[in-house]
Amino acid sequence: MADLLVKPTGVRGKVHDVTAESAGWGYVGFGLYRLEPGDSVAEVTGDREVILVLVEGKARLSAAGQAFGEMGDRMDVFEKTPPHCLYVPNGSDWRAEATTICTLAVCTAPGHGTHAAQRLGPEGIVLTPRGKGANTRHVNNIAMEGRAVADSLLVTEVFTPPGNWSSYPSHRHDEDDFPRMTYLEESYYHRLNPAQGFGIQRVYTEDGTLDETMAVKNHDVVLVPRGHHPCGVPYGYEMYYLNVMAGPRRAWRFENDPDHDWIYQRDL
Ligand SMILES: O=C(O)C[C@@H](O)[C@H](O)C(=O)CO
Repeated sequence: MADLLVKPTGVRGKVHDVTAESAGWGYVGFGLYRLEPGDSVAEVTGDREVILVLVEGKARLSAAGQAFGEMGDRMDVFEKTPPHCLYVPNGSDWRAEATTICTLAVCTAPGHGTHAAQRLGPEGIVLTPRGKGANTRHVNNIAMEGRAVADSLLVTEVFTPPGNWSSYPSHRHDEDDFPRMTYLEESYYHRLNPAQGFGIQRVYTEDGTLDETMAVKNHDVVLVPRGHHPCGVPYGYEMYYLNVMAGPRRAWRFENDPDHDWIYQRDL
C-alpha cells in the first residue's frame, strides 16, 4: 500500500502528482501546481476527465480549443469565497498561464466523453454549514452528485474552524454496493491558517487492519483508499481541504462507524 501521507515535492511548479498508479488504486488522480505570475503549464487529459480548481490566485485558462479568459478571484483560500473551476473532458488538453501567484489543483478520474469543457464555478457553488457545535464545518460543493457535470469525479472543499472536527462522525465509502454504499477512493489536499499549523487525520477500518493517524501540514495530501477518515484541527488554526472522490459509480453513499453513529443520529 502507498504511504497515505504525501508531502509536496517543493514550493513552485507541480508539487503534487498523485496518479492512480502511484496511489496503488484505480480511479482518483490529484495534481497541484504552485505558480508565479507568467508561469504556464499544459497537460493532455488522455483517458481522464479533469476539474481544474483555482484554489487561490488567477490564471488565464484554455481547454479543448477554447479560451476561457482569466479565471480566479480568491487570492487567499481562507477568504472562503466559491472557487472558479473548469471541467476538461478526456481526450483533450488544457493550458494555464498564471497572472498572479496561483495555486491550481488538477482533479482527475476516468472520463467517458459525456461533458464538454465548461466553467463550473463560482456560480452555483454556495458555502454551506454542516454539523453542530465543535463538529461544524463549511462546505463548497464543486461537483458533487447533485450536479451532473462529470462522468466520475466528485469534488468538494471544506473549511473547518479552529478546534473543530471534520469528515466526522467517521464514515466510509469502500464497498461497491449501491444504494447502500459506493466504492469511492478519496484524496485530501490540506491547508492550514496560519500556515505553520497542523491538523490530524486518522484513516482506519473497523477491523483494525488499517489504522493510521497522521499529522498533516500545509499543502500535504492524504490518500484514503478505504476505511473511515475523520480529521481535526487544533485551537488557533483553521483547516481547509479539497476532496477528490471517484469510483465505478458517480454517487456518494457512505456508512458511519457504528461506534460513533450515535453522534450523527443525535445531531440530525
Ligand atoms: O462532511 C465533511 O466534513 C466532509 C466529508 O464528507 C468529506 O467530503 C468526505 O469525507 C467525503 O467522504
